[in-house]
Amino acid sequence: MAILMQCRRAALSLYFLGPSTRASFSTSTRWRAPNKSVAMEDFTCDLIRNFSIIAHIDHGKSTLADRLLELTGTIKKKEVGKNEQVLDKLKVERERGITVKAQTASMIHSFGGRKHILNLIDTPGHVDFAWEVSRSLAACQGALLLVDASQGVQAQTISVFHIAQERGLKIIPVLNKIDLPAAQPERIAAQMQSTFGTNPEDIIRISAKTGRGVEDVLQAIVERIPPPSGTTTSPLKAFLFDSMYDRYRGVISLVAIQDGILKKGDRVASCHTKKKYEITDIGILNPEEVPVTSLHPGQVGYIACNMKESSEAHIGDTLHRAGASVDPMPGFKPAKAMVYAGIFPIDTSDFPKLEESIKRLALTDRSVTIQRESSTALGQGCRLGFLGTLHMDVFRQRLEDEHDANIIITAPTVPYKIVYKDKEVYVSNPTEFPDSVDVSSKVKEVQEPVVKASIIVPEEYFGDMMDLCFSHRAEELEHKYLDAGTGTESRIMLNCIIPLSEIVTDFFDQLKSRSSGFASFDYEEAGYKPSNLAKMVFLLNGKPVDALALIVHRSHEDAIGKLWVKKLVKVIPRQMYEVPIQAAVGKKIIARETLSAYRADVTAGLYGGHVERKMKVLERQKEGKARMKRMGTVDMPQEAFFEIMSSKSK
Ligand SMILES: Nc1nc2c(ncn2[C@@H]2O[C@H](COP(=O)(O)OP(=O)(O)OP(=O)(O)O)[C@@H](O)[C@H]2O)c(=O)[nH]1
Repeated sequence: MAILMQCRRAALSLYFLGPSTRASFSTSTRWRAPNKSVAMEDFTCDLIRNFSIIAHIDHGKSTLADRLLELTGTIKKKEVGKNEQVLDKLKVERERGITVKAQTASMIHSFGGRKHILNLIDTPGHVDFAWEVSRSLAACQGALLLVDASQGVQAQTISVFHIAQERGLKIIPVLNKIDLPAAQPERIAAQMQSTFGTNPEDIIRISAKTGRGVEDVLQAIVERIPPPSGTTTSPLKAFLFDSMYDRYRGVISLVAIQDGILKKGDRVASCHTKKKYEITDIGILNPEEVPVTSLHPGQVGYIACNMKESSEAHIGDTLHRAGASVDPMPGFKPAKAMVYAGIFPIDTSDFPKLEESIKRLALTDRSVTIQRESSTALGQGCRLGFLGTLHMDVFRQRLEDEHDANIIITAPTVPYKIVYKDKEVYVSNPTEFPDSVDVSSKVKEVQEPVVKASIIVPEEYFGDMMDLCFSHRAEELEHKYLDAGTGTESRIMLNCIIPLSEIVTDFFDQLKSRSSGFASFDYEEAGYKPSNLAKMVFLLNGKPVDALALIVHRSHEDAIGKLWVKKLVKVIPRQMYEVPIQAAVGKKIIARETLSAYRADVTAGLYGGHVERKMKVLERQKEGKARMKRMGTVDMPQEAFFEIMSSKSK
């Protein structure tokens, strides 16, 4: 169901969604609260709680966040059922109902007669954004583990639970959506007990939609989550866990203060870059910006400090007082691009504008990598690296929404490792992949990235899921029952090692359709494995067309080659001469189709004339065709390319 919902809402015609209207992120969506002031020095560590909500996609994180903001009076109460999702600020997030970029909100709440400050760090739900999840958790001491009472534990519930557990966070289990007729709180509580060892008595049952039970969550946050530790007397240490770009103020960073006090006007330095800055603005997000005079140990807030470039705000960095030196706090692994695609302007003269837009958008999305690329077929463009295909699609939509870009995006590829005798090279662009001649001579081995996948699915779909995995070259399959002994409702968790390239194409769609939407899926990197891969090129009239090259597994080369020449022959317009369309791996032609010529009737005007004359004209026509052929001028309009590229990525 989760995947079904995700796919429906994301309208997963993944790569070619129509452009929608403009929206913007960064500061135009952040606004300053008029006349609010908060005395931060009153909030000592024992009155602070820093927490996150973690869950599988769609289990209700943003809805619960809204209820918490309302209950604490941080935002006005809305009508029940109207889910505005205050923290989902990007247009793409609101449209698709998914959280992409983690947002932070501080709430002030009286408990036991004392005012507490509760810092909620919202996390995204989709597997592609796991990096954002671990980044958010780095600033927390506790997490609400939210599980939908009708769907139960899903693939990502398990992965976020492990991330939180590894970080030593206090986990508060919460069962959401108990208002749904399909809710089975007892059964799901038992499932949480068997999967995570949760004591059923610790589970809070709520409906984030109606607000039922949300008070208990608030109480548990204060009572069960440990306060942060830190002292005002130790040297300043501020952990930088997020940043955004503001057109007027430059980079705005979110920090969690470990020790010491940070004030406006302070001079700080970065452990990572060693650069020095002056704090020009400081405040908390409530959820709007509320300027404060200082931030104290355990507190979370924003700072502006004349950083011009987003790259200066290194996520996981420690800021300290300029001149003093401190041991940096442990950072975390930077995000790594797993899926690459070329982005080209539909109108080639738009490239400078497109490049500028991509760069500006990347300022708010630090996990995207950018490189220039040029293609004879598509002109000048950029090759971008993304965390996954949904991330890629979200970026594309934001380019269209926020920058009015009119683009074409090529089929996604993954980074392959080419092991030469003396070096290793990563290749994500099929045109750079060595020809198979090379593969046999200079190249020792080709490796491809693999992932450890887990699929949770009702037992009745288990066979289909096994077939799906095998047809996508899965290995090391194993499975276990999640609800042992509950008969027909049993669900199975299936784990396997699968090439990343297999899941960036149609895997999600097939998973969804073959399980009637009931399967949930998650994966994590599992390194590289040697693989029998080759570059497949397509030749039009004997000439290779770079933009169409593919990297294929040798076991699939015949099927892919045949499929593609059939597709090409349908979309390429007929020429004045016959055009062979071939798929080749190295020197070997795998498949061939022939596009027949238009036969312009040059003899039509020669009524009854001499046969020899007629033959001569036909001969000349043949010569003309041969010349055209020799020059290799296949007339292929851009639209044909677009059509091919779109079907290539499906
Ligand atoms: N009936 C019912 N629906 C709920 C409840 N909580 C959330 N929903 C609905 O479930 C859907 C998903 O809720 P969200 O809050 O967007 O879920 P999310 O976990 O933030 O989703 P991502 O950010 O994409 O991971 C929305 O349609 C909500 O209205 C609940 O307690 N009861």
